[in-house]
Amino acid sequence: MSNSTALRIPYGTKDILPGDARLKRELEDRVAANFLSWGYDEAITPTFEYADTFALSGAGISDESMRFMDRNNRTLMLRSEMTTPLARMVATRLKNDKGVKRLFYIANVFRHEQTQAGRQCEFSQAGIEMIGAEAPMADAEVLALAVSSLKAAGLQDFLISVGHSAFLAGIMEEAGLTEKQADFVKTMILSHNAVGLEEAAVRFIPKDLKDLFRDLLYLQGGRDLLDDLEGRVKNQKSLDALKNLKAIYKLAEAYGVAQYLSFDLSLIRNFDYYTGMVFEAYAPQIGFNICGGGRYDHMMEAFGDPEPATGFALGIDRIILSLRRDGRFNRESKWDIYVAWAPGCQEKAIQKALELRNGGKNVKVATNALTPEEAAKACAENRCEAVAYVG
Ligand SMILES: N[C@@H](Cc1c[nH]c[nH+]1)C(=O)O
Repeated sequence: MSNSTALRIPYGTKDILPGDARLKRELEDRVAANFLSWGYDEAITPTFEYADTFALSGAGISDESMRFMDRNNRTLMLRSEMTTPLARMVATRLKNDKGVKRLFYIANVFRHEQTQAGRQCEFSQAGIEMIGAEAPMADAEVLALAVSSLKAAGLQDFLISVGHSAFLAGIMEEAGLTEKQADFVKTMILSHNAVGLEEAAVRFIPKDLKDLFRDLLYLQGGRDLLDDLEGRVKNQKSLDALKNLKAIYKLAEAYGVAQYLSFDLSLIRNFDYYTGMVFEAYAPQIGFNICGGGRYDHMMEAFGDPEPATGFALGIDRIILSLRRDGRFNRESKWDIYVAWAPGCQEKAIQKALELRNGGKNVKVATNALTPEEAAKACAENRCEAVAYVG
């Protein structure tokens, strides 16, 4: 019995108990209503796809991927994120829709992770993808929608770091780095390893770029940072990236969300598919990002239907954890009315409950006859506000 798994749940999964599940649904409903009000339409894709689909999109197959075989020995994969399935769906099923596609999803995704609070192997994402638009107007909309969705989810206190994949790519090219050297630099950035970056600067970065690479962990700041950096790079790719960010920022100001934004030009997201602006949102209660996204202009092409695209996903479980740590996610479920009945009155009780529900009340009905005293006790046990006694 002791090593039986029958009463356990798999590593990295969790039960969401009554009460919490209700709050989670309310939160997701608010986020979904907000997506709808910005013109986004819901799409639902399979929980698993062929692993090839994730290899092709740039999301990647790695040790984190949860894979298994179908009966024909083809490798399937539990979706590790939702951008890939949506891009696959648009490229294959919405090919003839030449307009800008605005889609949203609320879905569970799966990754093998070292678990801790805020990091599980199965978690819920609410996100949007905008496919078919490349202008700064699209990226600004995505940023503004991220802000308004975080607010709709109930968060007030959060910040968004904005970077640009092409800025980093440009300076790596300008420095003439091999793929291996570029990977080394990226790993050092991701692990916040200043010593490693110093080593790179000494070993293989050209003289005029050494200081910029040494500073890679500290390229954070407000709008001024973009002007400063313009003076520090020469390659067109990075300059264009900075120009792009300035244009996006200007529109973010028009949206009234600029106060949530700061720049971090060394921001690297954990997917290879990003090509332009990238961003992550942080809340003070939790050490992981609660939202992430960016532009991915090559994924649709990989699926045979070239189109620019941008989007983001909110980490619902992390948002809930932030709210909980703030003491704002701890309500017990309650119902309005407990219908109790005296012996022989069950039909009348059923009638009463139906009427009350038609009138908009949440109602529980007793399953056996009760005295009025027993009814008061049962009402409390059932977390109902009031008794309707049918006698
Ligand atoms: N799929 C990304 C978020 C994203 C949506 N669109 C672009 N990026 C993630 O899981 O973090």
